[in-house]
Amino acid sequence: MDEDQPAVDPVVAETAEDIATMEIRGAATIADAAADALATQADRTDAADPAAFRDELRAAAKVLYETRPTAVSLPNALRYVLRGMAGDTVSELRASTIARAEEFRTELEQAQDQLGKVGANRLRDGDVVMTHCHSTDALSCIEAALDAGKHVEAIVKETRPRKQGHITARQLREWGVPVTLIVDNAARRYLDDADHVLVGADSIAADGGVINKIGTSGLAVNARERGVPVMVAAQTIKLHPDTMTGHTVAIEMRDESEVLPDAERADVTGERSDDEGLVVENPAFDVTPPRYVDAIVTERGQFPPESIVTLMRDLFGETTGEPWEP
Ligand SMILES: O=P(O)(O)OC[C@H]1O[C@H](OP(=O)(O)O)[C@H](O)[C@@H]1O
Repeated sequence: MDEDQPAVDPVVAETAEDIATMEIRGAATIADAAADALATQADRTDAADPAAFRDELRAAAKVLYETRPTAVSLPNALRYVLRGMAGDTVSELRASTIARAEEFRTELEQAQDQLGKVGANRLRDGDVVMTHCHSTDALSCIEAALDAGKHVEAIVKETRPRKQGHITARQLREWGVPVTLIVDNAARRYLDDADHVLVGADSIAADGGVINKIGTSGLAVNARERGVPVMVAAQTIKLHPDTMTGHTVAIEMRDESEVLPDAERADVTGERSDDEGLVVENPAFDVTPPRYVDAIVTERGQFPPESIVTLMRDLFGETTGEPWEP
């Protein structure tokens, strides 16, 4: 952070650290935590005047923004809250910012419930769903199908390197859904048993491309080859406004130790522990082209990927700047 930036509340710094280390993860959960952190900053501020308050909130937004680059729900959340800052006094600004953050968090929850109902309509009684990673939006679709009395089974991909498939499997088992847990490499074999591929998204581009956990694109290509429809569950907060003006979505590269932990390094390097010829890469996300996606399910209904841009224009207008720009 710039040296002339105001200090941020320790809770904001802690939230940022938890997002960066993935203690807090998942695009919607990150957005929720970021909005809550801004509310805390507003609540605890000792800013002397409105200008100082605004500077503090913008500084807090920057600290949160700089944690992970791919999930657009984070800047979209920050922008939403900061645009609600209104008032001529610090106490008015505080109240409006806290209220705006609460509104955001309520709407986020409602959008996920609504999206779940839309997605559940695509699932028939007895369907088998293959999942990748852990997505609360995707799980909302399954939960709504269960609530509607449908029997659903799941094939859950482990999702290396962090194995978030385990979180999905645990949640599904808590709901009583029969789960078959598989390694990622087994996905194509098990697609023959699946009626749907159901994944979430970290960002959706204006051309309908879906940015989601690494491995999603390969899964989608295999699903197309096998004739299994691919459904992406993504609240509109996952729509990436900058892609309307030609920007691409940054793909986060995470630490190589997630792929090759230090304790296992010698298995690969042998005696040469400083082998510079060994490169380990760990991209967290990939882009699934729209032609491999059958439907993007949002709280505003389902869309073929090619038409998502019309929804983006409705929601965002033509363009947007950084979250802290007016
Ligand atoms: O918002 P929800 O649907 O919960 O999650 C959306 C996506 O966020 C996750 O990213 P990460 O695990 O934070 O890297 C996964 O890629 C998941 O599909």
